[in-house]
Amino acid sequence: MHRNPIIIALDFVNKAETARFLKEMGNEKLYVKTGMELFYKEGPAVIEWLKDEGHQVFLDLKLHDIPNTVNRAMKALASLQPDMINVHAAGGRSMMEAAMEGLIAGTPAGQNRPYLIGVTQLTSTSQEVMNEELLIEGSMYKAVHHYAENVKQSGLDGIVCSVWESKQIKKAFGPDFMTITPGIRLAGDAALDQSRVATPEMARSENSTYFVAGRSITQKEHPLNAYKKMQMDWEGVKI
Ligand SMILES: O=C(O)c1cc(=O)[nH]c(=O)n1[C@@H]1O[C@H](COP(=O)(O)O)[C@@H](O)[C@H]1O
Repeated sequence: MHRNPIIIALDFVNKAETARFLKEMGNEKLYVKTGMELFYKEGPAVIEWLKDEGHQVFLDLKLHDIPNTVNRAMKALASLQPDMINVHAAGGRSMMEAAMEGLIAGTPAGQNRPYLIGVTQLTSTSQEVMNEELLIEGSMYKAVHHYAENVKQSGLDGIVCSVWESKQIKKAFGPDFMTITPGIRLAGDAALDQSRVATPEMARSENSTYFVAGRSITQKEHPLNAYKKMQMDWEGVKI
């Protein structure tokens, strides 16, 4: 299987740092993620630039507000034509439905609507923190499943969760319901602020649709090598 499952998190301070990184990645056409750090600094032009360079773009702003605000924000963001965009599922079903309506309304005629994904429990959240600090009872899987149910009922395309919930989610909601799994590390790399981490190989065996990798690639001296290692690990090639 040779589809590209890797979304690279471009968590850089500005466009110049991002351009430097992309140059080191050679001429690879990538699936990249623009999060709050880069988008808030550089604005919508950064999406246009990345798309012009031939990359696919996941715009990760994790919208979470009242339905009307999210609807109108989504409408504005849809005009940038990212390939994927997300909201926090914790905003509830009305908010997610409003997000989808905004996305559809804002997508230029004749263009594909971006995939809309609901974030369930952040991969930095441990079960202990979820239970004791956030006061969400039960297992991590139970919470992710419950949020996923709301996401699916709201007509979204899938969820962000960790690798460790992915297989069961696919079993419960069907193979077309996307699981996007951050918290990916090459064996031996530090988890840093993430709690629910896994390797690319585990992401594949747990049926992640896409996995998100940031620092395990971007902070390496040779990021292209790390990216290729991740691809090989996912394909089961022993490295
Ligand atoms: O929506 C996301 O992309 C996301 C959700 C989540 O639960 N956990 C998570 O880490 N992310 C993002 O995925 C990336 C992970 O980065 P690294 O920990 O450096 O690999 C960051 O850009 C996060 O914003």
